[in-house]
Formats: sequence, C-alpha cells, structure tokens
Amino acid sequence: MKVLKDILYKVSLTSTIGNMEVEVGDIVFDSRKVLSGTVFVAISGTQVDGHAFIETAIEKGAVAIICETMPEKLQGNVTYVQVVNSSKALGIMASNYFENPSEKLKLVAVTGTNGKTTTVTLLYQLFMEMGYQTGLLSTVENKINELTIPSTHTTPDALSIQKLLRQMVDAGCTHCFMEASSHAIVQERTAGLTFAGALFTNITHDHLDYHGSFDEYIKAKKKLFDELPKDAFALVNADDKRGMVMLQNFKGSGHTFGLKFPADFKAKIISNTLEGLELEIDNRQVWFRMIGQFNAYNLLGVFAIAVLLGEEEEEVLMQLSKVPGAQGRFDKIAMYGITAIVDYAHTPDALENVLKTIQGVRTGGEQVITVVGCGGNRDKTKRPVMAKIATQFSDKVILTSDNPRDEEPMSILREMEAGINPVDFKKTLVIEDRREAIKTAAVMAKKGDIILVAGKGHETYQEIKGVKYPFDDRQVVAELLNLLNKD
Ligand SMILES: CC(=O)N[C@H]1[C@@H](OP(=O)(O)OP(=O)(O)OC[C@H]2O[C@@H](n3ccc(=O)[nH]c3=O)[C@H](O)[C@@H]2O)O[C@H](CO)[C@@H](O)[C@@H]1O[C@H](C)C(=O)N[C@@H](C)C(=O)N[C@H](CCC(=O)O)C(=O)O
Ligand SMILES: Nc1ncnc2c1ncn2[C@@H]1O[C@H](COP(=O)(O)OP(=O)(O)OP(=O)(O)O)[C@@H](O)[C@H]1O
Repeated sequence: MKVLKDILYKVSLTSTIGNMEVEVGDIVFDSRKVLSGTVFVAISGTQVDGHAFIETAIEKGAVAIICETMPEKLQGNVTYVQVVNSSKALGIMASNYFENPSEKLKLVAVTGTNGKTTTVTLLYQLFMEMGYQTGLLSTVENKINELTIPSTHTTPDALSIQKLLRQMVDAGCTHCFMEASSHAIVQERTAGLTFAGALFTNITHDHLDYHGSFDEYIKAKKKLFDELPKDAFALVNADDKRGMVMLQNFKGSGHTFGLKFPADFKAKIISNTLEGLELEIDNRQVWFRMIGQFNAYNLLGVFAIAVLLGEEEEEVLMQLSKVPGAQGRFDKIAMYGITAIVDYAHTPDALENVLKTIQGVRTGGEQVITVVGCGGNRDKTKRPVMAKIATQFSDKVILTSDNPRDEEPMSILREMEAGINPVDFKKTLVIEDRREAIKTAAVMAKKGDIILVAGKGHETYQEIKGVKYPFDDRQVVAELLNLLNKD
C-alpha cells in the first residue's frame, strides 16, 4: 500500500478534495480493471473520455480519483485530485509508485519512423553479449535478460512501462533500451521516465491519420528530445533533414551520426551483399550480419549509443559484429537456390529502402518478386504510394492482404492499385489471400530469384474483422518453398 500524497509527488495539481493521506493499493486507468482500494486516473482518450467512468470506478471500489475536470457529484468518502494533465500525471504517479526504476538503470529511448525495433534489439543483443543484464521494450517483444514478455504495443502504457522497469531493476538489469513511438510520446506514456539518452533515426510519411499533419508528427518526435534531462545525451541522424530540428531546444549534450554529411560518428559502406555488410567505422573495418544501407545507419547509431554510454569502441564493434538483429527485419530464408526475404516494411519509405537494398545486392539476371499489402483501419494515403514503389523496384508484384482488420480486403487492394503506373499493370497480380499470393510467388520464382514478402515481418497472425488468425510469413514461405522443392 502507498499513500496517495506520496505517489502524487511532482504531479502538477490544480485542486484537491478529501484525504490526501489515504492508502492506495494500485493505480488504474481503466474503470473495468478497478478493484477495491485503487486510485482511478480518468484520461480523455481517442475513443471515449475516461471521466465518464468515474462513477463506475467508485462503485467498483476506487478510493481516489485523478481527473482534469472535477465531477459535478462528489462522494464524501472519496479523494478527488484535479490535475493539469491526467496522462502525464499517470506516468509520474506510476514512476513514484514503482520507486522510480528508470533512475536506477541507464534507460535509452529510440524514436523515428523506421529503425526503432532494429536499433533497440541490436542494443539489447549487444549489451547482453558484453555481459550486462539488459532489458528491452520493443514492438516484437519485451525482455528482462533472457526472459521474454509478449509485447502489445511498440511503447507500452505508462503503468506497464514502470512495472516492467521495476522488474528489470529487481532482476539486476543495468541498462534498458526502449522504443518511443510518436503515439506514446503524444499520449505521455513516457512521462515520469528518466532517460540517460535518446536516439532519432529518421522521419518520413507515416501515422498522419493520427497526428493530422507531418508538422504535428515531427513535433511529437521532437517532444521526446525537448523533455530530456540536461545530463542526458541526444543522438540524431545528421543525414535526415529533421535531425538537427530534434536538437533545437535540447539543453544537454547533442551528437550526430551519419554516412553522408559531417557528423560526430561516421561510417562508410565497404561492401553490401546478401551475406552481410562491411563497414568502416572509427578507422576499423568490421563485418556485420545485417544487410543494406539502412542497417548501416542502425549499426552506426547503436555503436554511437554504446560509446556515449561509456563503452570501449573496439569491444563494441567486436561484439556488434556477432549479433543477429531483430526478427522479421530482412529475415532471409534461402531454399533451393531461391532467396526469400520477410520484412516488416509497412511504410512507403521502409518498402523503398528494402527494395533498393535488394536491388543493391542483386548480382545478375535474377528477378525480384514482391508480395505486399497494406493494413486496414490505418493511414489510407500510403496505399497507392506503396503499390507504386513495389512496381517501380520489382520485376513482378503480387498485391495481397496485410491485416485488413475491419475493412474489405478488396477495397484496400483497389486503393493500392490506383497508384500503379498503367505500364506496370502487366507485371502486377492481385491475390486477396496472403497464403495464395506467397504460393504464387514461390511458383513463379526460378533459381537465383529473390522473393520479398513485405509488411508483416515478425507477426504471427493475420487480423481479419476482429479475429487474429495464425499466420507467420516466415513459416508460410519456408513451408511453400519446401513443398514446391525446385531441385
Ligand atoms: C489510438 C491509441 O493510440 N490509443 C491508445 C490509447 O487509448 P485511448 O486513450 O485512446 O483509449 P480510449 O478507448 O479512448 O479510452 C480513454 C480512457 O478511458 C478508459 N476507459 C475506457 C472504457 C471504459 O469502459 N472504461 C475506461 O476507464 C480507457 O482505459 C482510457 O484510459 O491509450 C491506451 C493506453 O496507453 C492504448 O492501449 C491505446 O492503444 C491502442 C490500442 C492502439 O492501437 N494504439 C496504436 C495506434 C499505438 O499506440 N501504436 C504505437 C506504434 C505505432 C507505430 O509506430 O507503428 C504503439 O506505441 O504501439
Ligand atoms: N534506419 C532505417 N531507415 C529506413 N528503413 C529502415 C531502417 N531500419 C529498418 N528499416 C526498414 O523499416 C522496417 C521497420 O523496421 P523497424 O521495425 O526496425 O522499424 P520501427 O521504427 O520499429 O517500425 P515499427 O515501430 O513500425 O516496428 C524494416 O523492416 C526495414 O525494412
């Protein structure tokens, strides 16, 4: 049990009614999860306003209410605390409740449109290789050393973050690497966290359905850097137009990395093949298992963070060259002379990067067959753009379903088709069923060909009308290539 006044330490309060010394058993921000003796935080969300559930929360046993507007009817035995921002209050309260775990380890956030999962996973793998007890919060999985905890979000809610960090500290972790999505930053899921540093990878067209405009999306990312403590470091991609924007209001120590423009941390690509990347970093030539220019950025970012955290450069490069990287990110399945690549690319920029990477490692007359779809209930503007990119950089394209969610798969596919240049229709097929689409690609492929299955990466399901059906691109690809045994 904790005293309400203590868990409200550092929260901006507007007014209070009732006993601030009341003991609370837990913090809850969903009325459906309220138990007797808890404090309920009312948050105005994207779907509903949590303030509408204050009465229900009290009926279920909440002893204290945190809200932005005081309810008209007050109950005598309940404490009401009015705050400036409930979401922010939740983060700070959760940190106090779990005894500020982020202050007890080195916590680094990675933000940007693409490369977050890859970067934090590489950091986690690197620090584990270097012998540190390490935590990870990522889209694919959360880790406390070897223990895997399934992930529901790129960045969990504020309460879950603090709870996971507490478990990490209790398990002896000295470092944690986490993704900070723009949704999470805007919704204050990162409030109350003490960061040792943060990295900006890049920013391109995504999530405009949520943020409304590109400027708002940039502002969301920048907020993370604006709010970093003075003793933290910020590392930004110097080759991204918005890299320096992130540092504008930052008062701590700002650093840059890049392949093209002058930067504090620089790398040069020596060779880039389907087998791996050779980079020159810090006057040393190092071979890595990852493929493609974008991974040169990710690897350099990881190297720079490790150095900024005080690690020795040579040791970092030696260990980094061994790590495998994230699941479903340029995952290679080579069978019967055909190379299939499963990649999570689900934004125009990521798709273009992956396809350019494949073009860059092509050796001769092999064809590139791309299987790609776009998710339902998400940013529609990227649909025609992604189809156009797929046809631009592939010899054959099969448009198929991603996670259609509540939308009709064929209407998503028609929106994708609208972006295709008429001369490219002859190389494009539309096959709604994802398994059939992958099978067709496998049938079409000849020895030496490269099949890209884009969009779902590590996901093990396909979400159709509220139901998650088991579907793992990596398994389906391997199974179908095996079945068709091209020997
Ligand atoms: C659009 C969005 O981001 N929504 C997130 C947000 O929910 P919300 O505040 O909008 O929820 P809401 O339904 O309007 O409810 C408002 C409040 O009322 C409460 N409530 C609601 C109903 C009720 O009966 N009682 C009650 O108390 C809710 O618990 C909530 O506190 O806050 C919740 C808690 O943190 C998140 O779980 C939820 O993520 C939803 C499920 C989601 O799908 N989010 C995606 C878009 C997301 O966050 N993605 C990013 C990654 C994006 C990327 O890079 O690809 C991520 O970090 O995962
Ligand atoms: N630094 C990068 N720049 C551009 N594209 C990248 C970069 N790193 C990875 N990608 C591409 O973007 C896709 C998503 O990568 P990753 O999962 O690491 O990014 P993310 O930012 O975590 O995205 P999400 O939050 O949607 O998972 C990869 O599959 C790859 O194709």
